[in-house]
Amino acid sequence: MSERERYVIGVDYGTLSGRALVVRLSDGAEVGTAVTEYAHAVVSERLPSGGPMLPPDWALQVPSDYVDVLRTAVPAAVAQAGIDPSDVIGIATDFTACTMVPTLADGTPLNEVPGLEYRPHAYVKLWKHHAAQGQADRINDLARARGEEWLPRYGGLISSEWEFAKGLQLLEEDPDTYERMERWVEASDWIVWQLCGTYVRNACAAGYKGILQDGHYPSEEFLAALAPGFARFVADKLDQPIGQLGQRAGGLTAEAAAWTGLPEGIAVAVGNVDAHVAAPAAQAVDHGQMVAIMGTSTCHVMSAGVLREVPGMCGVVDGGIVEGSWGYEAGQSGVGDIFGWFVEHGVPPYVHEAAAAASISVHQHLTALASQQAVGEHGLVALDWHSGNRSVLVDHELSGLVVGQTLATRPEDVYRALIEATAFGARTIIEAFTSSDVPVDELVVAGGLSKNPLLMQIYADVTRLPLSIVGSEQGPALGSALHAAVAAGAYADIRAAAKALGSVRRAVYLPDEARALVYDELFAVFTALHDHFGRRERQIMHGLRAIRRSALASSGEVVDA
Ligand SMILES: Nc1ncnc2c1ncn2[C@@H]1O[C@H](COP(=O)(O)OP(=O)(O)O)[C@@H](O)[C@H]1O
Ligand SMILES: O=C(CO)[C@H](O)[C@H](O)COP(=O)(O)O
Repeated sequence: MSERERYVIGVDYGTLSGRALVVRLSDGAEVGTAVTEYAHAVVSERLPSGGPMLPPDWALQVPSDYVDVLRTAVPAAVAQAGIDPSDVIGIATDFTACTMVPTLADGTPLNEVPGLEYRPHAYVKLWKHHAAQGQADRINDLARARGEEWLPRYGGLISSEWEFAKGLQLLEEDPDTYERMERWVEASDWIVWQLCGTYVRNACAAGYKGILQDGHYPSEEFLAALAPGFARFVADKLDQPIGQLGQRAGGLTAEAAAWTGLPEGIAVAVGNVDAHVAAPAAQAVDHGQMVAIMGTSTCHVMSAGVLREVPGMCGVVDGGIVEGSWGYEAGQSGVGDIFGWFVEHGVPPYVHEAAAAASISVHQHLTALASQQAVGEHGLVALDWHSGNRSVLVDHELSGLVVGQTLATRPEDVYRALIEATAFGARTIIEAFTSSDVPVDELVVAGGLSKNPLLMQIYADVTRLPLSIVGSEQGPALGSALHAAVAAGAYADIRAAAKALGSVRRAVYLPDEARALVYDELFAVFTALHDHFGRRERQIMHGLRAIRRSALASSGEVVDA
C-alpha cells in the first residue's frame, strides 16, 4: 500500500495581506495558495472607530484582520490544493516586524477592550510606524553614554521601529493605556498564541527587535534612567519564555482548528519574521549569501560564522536565521513603497492612460520606457529616504530627494532614478558589511520586486554582484512551511528542510562592467548627498519635519495622541 502524502502550511503576514501556502512534504511542491487582504489595511489617517486625524508618521493595524487570514486564506489554500485537511501535519507563520500588539494578560488586544477603541495607542503599531524617533534618539544617546554592551550588536543605533522605542512612546503619550497593557507582544508571537494558546517569544524577533542579547535585555537601571515609569517594562510587559526557530510552540487549539479547518493538535511552530524566514526557502543559509527580500521595503539578511560590528546594521543575533550561525540584518524602510507613492501621486494622467491602453500597470509602463535609457541619461540622482533610513543612518526623520531635475525631466526618468536610489542604498549597506569584514559574495532576491527585470539588472550593475532569485514566488510562505515541517518532526533541522524543500535560480542577472563604471560615478554623487543630508546637515530634513508637525498641530485637525 502506498504511503499517504503529508502536507504543511506556511502563512506569510505582510503589510497589506496574509498569504497561505500548502506544501507537499514528499517533493516540496506548492499545491495550493490563497491571499486575504486585511480589511483595515494600514491605519494611518483615522481610527476605525473614527475621531480626528492621526499625527504624521503613524501606521497602525487591527489584529482581528490577522485572524481573518486564518479563517479565510488557510481553508481557501487547502481547498485549492484539493487535499484532505487531515493530511496536514503542521502550520507555521511569519510576520512583518517589529509590529507590536498591546494586549491584556490573556492576549486580548487592547483595541478590543471596551472604551479603548478610541485610543490610538491601543492599536497595533505596524513596523512602519515611524513616530517614535525622539524616543529612539534618547535610547541611543543614553546607551552610548552608559557604554551599554548591547549597542554595538545593533550597529550603534536602535531604530525607532523597534520594541523599546515604540513602547516608550506609548508610555509617554498615553500612560493610562500603558497601565492597562499587560503584555507588549510581537505580532509574530501573537498569531502563534492565537493558534496554539501558548505565548512563546520567538528568538528572531526578540533578538533583532527586542534587544535580547546573550540571554539579557537592557537593565532596569537603564530603563529607569530613560523614564522612571519605564523601569519595569521588560519585567512586567515583555519578558516571556523564548522559543527557537523551527521548534514546536504547541498544538493547534480546537478554536483555531475550527477557524482553519485543520486537525486539532497538529504542530504549530514558534513564530518568525518575514525576512529571516525567507533565507532557508532560498537555500541561502551559507556564509556570504545575502538575501534581499524586496517588496514594500527591503530587508537584507545573511548568516556568517563571525561576530562583527557593522555600523548602522539592524542587528546581529546568534541563531537569528538558523541555529549555529550569526544572523545579520539590515534594511531599507521604503523600496516598492517609494515606486508605489510615485505612481500614485507623481504621475500625470497621460501616463495612466498610456498604461491602460497597453493593458499593463503604470509600474510596467514606466519600467518599459526607462529600460530604453542609457545609464545616467536622465541626469538625476535621488535619495531613497521617503520612509526614512533604516540602514546605515537609522534615522526616520530623513526624507526623499531628487537632484538634477530640469524642464526636460519626464516621469520615467524619475521612476528610474528612484529605482537606482534604492540600489545605491543597498550598495551602501553591502559596503558597510564588506568593510566590517563580513563579506557579501552573492545577492539572493526574494519578494515581489524580483519580477521587474530592469530593477534586477540595475541592482546587479550597481552592486557588481551576481543576482540569484528564490525559486518560489512566495519565499516567506515557503520558508514558514519548512519551519512547520521541522516543528512537525519531518526534518531534523532547518538546514535539512531547506535542502529538501527550498530552491533558488543561481546568477540570473550578472553585472555589466560598462554600466557598472557609470554607476560608480552616480554612486559617488549619491554618497555625497547621503553624507551631506544624512550626516553633516541632518538638521535640514529634520527641520522640515518639525515645521510640518507644528503646522499640522496648529491646524487643530490632528489627534492629541
Ligand atoms: N512592476 C513593478 N516594479 C516595481 N515595483 C512594483 C511593481 N509592481 C508593484 N510594485 C511595488 O511593489 C510593492 C509590493 O511588493 P510585494 O513584494 O508584492 O509586497 P510586500 O512587500 O508587501 O510583500 C509595492 O510597494 C508596489 O509599489
Ligand atoms: O523589518 C522587517 C523585518 O525585519 C519588516 O517585516 C519588513 O520591512 C516589512 O516587510 P514587507 O516589506 O515585506 O512588508
